[in-house]
Amino acid sequence: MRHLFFISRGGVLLDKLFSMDTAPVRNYLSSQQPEKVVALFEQLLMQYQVQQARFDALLNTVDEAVCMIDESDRVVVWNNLAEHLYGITAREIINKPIDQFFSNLLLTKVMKERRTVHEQQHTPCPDKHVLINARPVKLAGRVIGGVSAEKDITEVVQLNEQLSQTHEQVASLQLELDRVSTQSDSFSAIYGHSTAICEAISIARRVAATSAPVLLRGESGTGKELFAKAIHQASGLQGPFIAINCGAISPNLFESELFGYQPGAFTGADRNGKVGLLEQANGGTVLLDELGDMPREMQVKLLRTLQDKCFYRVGGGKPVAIDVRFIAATHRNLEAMIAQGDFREDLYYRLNVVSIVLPSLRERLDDIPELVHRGIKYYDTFYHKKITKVDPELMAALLQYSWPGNIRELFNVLERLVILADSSLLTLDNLPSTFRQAALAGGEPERRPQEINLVQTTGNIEKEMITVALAEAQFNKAVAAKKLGIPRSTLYYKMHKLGIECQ
Ligand SMILES: Nc1ncnc2c1ncn2[C@@H]1O[C@H](COP(=O)(O)OP(=O)(O)OP(=O)(O)O)[C@@H](O)[C@H]1O
Repeated sequence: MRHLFFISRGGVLLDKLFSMDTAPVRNYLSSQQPEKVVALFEQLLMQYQVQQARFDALLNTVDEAVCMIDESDRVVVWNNLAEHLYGITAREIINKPIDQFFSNLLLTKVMKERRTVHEQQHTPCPDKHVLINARPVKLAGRVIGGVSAEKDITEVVQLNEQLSQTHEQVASLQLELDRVSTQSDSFSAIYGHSTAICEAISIARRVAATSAPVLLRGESGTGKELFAKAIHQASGLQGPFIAINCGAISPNLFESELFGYQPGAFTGADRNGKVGLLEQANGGTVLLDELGDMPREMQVKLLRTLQDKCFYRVGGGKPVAIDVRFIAATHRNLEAMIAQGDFREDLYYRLNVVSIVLPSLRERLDDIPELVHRGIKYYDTFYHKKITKVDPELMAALLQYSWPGNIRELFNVLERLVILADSSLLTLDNLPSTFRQAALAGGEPERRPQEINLVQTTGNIEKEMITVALAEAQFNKAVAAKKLGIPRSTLYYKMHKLGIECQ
């Protein structure tokens, strides 16, 4: 019983000792028999050894290099991982001033400034990078040393350095690749990877190698002129590319613009005469843009030029031979114009040897993120901004809008967004408010249809598709049905129902 009491008194004593409250200890010891004092010290020694064993086990179990210094910066603890990390054994470093071994010391600083650091990146010597936790060791409010635990991140830091070097190399290679491929691939200026645009590019590539006329169809801003230029470039023709906007030339000037005129051909004409656009394009490509707007009397003259590969200047009696590749472009329904007598069927067949339908942005939503990023990159460089991010809400709004003006309209909106941006993040805030509301409602600004009659709209679309397929199939119903992916009987039924006549 007495013995147990003694142990418990001894436990209290130990607490007192560790708290440095030594007066009660001294009082207690001086009142005891010497053999009791000896027993007490044996017990203390035992407890010390237990603590030391636990401490050693802990030190060499943690996954960090642990170092402890005393108040005069001498190393008092140095675990196995520290030996391994720095290649310095405990025998070499213990009791030596730590600054004999390291040039850049955070631990002594932490101790002197009485602060703690948590997971700070630190470079104690030139070839080592660590994440360090460190704090002062205090006893009764006095700093008696410092302790640090360090995780080796040298490999991570080196890999990261290599990664950023590689990233830079990849970026410069990418730029070089873009430069080379822009030079070598005429179609590289056409952005987008949706199935619809890839199909259009694939047809354009194949037809570019021939001299066949091409008819490019698609809404305004879908890239008809861009395709025409790419086809010209890919064709390898040495002559120039000349675009003629058939809707922009006044009908009475059309002939002289296209074919040129002889000196003194008409009043007000240049005395020296004039070389027409067709002649200027000799050896190259002519784009007849907005073909549907060509005056009807010009259509017949153009047809003759296409057939005979020569023409007459206004007022001239001598045929001028030309070797020109013709590409026509239109957003209009030429078949309906033929039906109404506004466009010559024979010219239509001459120019429509291969037709390429360019998809609207609505039909290739997949391409919008790519176009947005490319557009922003272009305007960002042009206006010297530093846009790095697009708010997902903005992207969602751009995806929901119906883009009646297609890529031209998209690029206009992007240009505005970049100009007005006042941070590196492009947000909805910079969209015109009319657009924002319409986009979030999924329509066009101020152009949302008031009422949509589904049956009528579907009928109109079906009618247009069937008319186009028939014309492309040269009115062969079996071929047209195949193009449309429907049985011939369904085609007959729909033609009857929609009132489509066929020769
Ligand atoms: N796929 C595309 N990739 C990159 N830019 C494009 C693409 N399509 C169109 N653009 C750009 O959009 C703008 C309009 O293109 P383009 O003039 O070729 O269209 P269009 O169909 O001829 O229009 P319109 O019928 O109104 O004359 C141009 O700035 C063009 O560079």
